[in-house]
Amino acid sequence: MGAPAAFCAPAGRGLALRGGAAVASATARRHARVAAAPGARRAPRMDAAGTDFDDVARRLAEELGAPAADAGDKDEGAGAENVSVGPGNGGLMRVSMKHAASNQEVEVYTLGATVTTWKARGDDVLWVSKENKWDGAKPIRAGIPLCFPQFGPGPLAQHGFARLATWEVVFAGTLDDGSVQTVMTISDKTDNDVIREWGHAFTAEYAVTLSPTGLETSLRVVNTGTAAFDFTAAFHNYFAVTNVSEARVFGIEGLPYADRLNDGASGTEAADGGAGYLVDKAVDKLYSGAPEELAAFDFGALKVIKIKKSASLPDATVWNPFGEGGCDGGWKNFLCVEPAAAADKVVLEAGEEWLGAQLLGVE
Ligand SMILES: O=P(O)(O)OC[C@H]1O[C@@H](O)[C@H](O)[C@@H](O)[C@@H]1O
Repeated sequence: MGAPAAFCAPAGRGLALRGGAAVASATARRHARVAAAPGARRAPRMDAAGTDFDDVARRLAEELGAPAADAGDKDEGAGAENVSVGPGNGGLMRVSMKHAASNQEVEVYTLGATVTTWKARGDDVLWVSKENKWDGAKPIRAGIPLCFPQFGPGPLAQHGFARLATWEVVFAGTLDDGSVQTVMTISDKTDNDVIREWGHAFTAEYAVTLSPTGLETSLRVVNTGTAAFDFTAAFHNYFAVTNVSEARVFGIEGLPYADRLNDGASGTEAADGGAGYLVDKAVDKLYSGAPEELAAFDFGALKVIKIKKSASLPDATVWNPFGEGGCDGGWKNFLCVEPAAAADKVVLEAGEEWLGAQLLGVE
């Protein structure tokens, strides 16, 4: 899989929340789908369960007939029963989507465009902190906080403004292939102090899509100004695990890393003999050149969470504080594996765009 160059998501039907159906369709088309990207390169020894979720799911969908939305009716609003927009926790605005054929559900808050819940086969794959106040004052610690235009500490607020800003929903509905999708956007026009502080002209679009192959999140950044800017970014996945001390990460052995718990000291991850990296102490490492596919294994639930990422996200962080100090009382029940473009800054010249995407699957 290279950078997802082909914008192959079909036009959709659903709630066009700004600018009518034309906006909705055009927006949906612009987002690449990792699942559909041609020429995917297989990473060796990544597949902890010995099967390829993506291929199996796609093949079955083809054989059994894609669980598409009602094919005949193309009116705007058809398929909207899969999607609702309204107040969630604390009255914060939320998009809720269902992909009934594959028994998946997802919720995305406009605060930070944060995916907070992804239910697959009845279980929530993502972790939600019980300490969230849902008052809009702080980023939501749950699911998939979006880190942009700064991953980690730096001149801006920790992890940038994306998770602090309120995003505008520009599409929420069912695509012609039966996938359900919401697209949210922010730009330099968005009312947010940290965005003003950054000072660059940009738009960012974030697409969240449920399909038979799983949950896809896709961030598209466009430099709409006349001068170059740079950024770092990450999908800060909080995966729910039965007990983090029995969880393992696959795909990172032998990779170079910067150890954030040790002033960014560089090292190389030890070989794990195929058993995966055991999270038995605090870890906060940024791995460079991470493979296209990673996995987290929850031994307590015998569950494999698979992550497929675009080449434009060459890095990955593994994080768990392994203790309550400075973090969250729920630390035992999450493991963060975060596709990132962070070891080197992404430089966008005037008029250029960048797209980073991940596809999550579970078995
Ligand atoms: O507490 P925050 O700002 O949400 O960040 C949580 C963690 O996020 C991780 O991505 C970082 O690698 C950690 O260093 C950081 O502590």
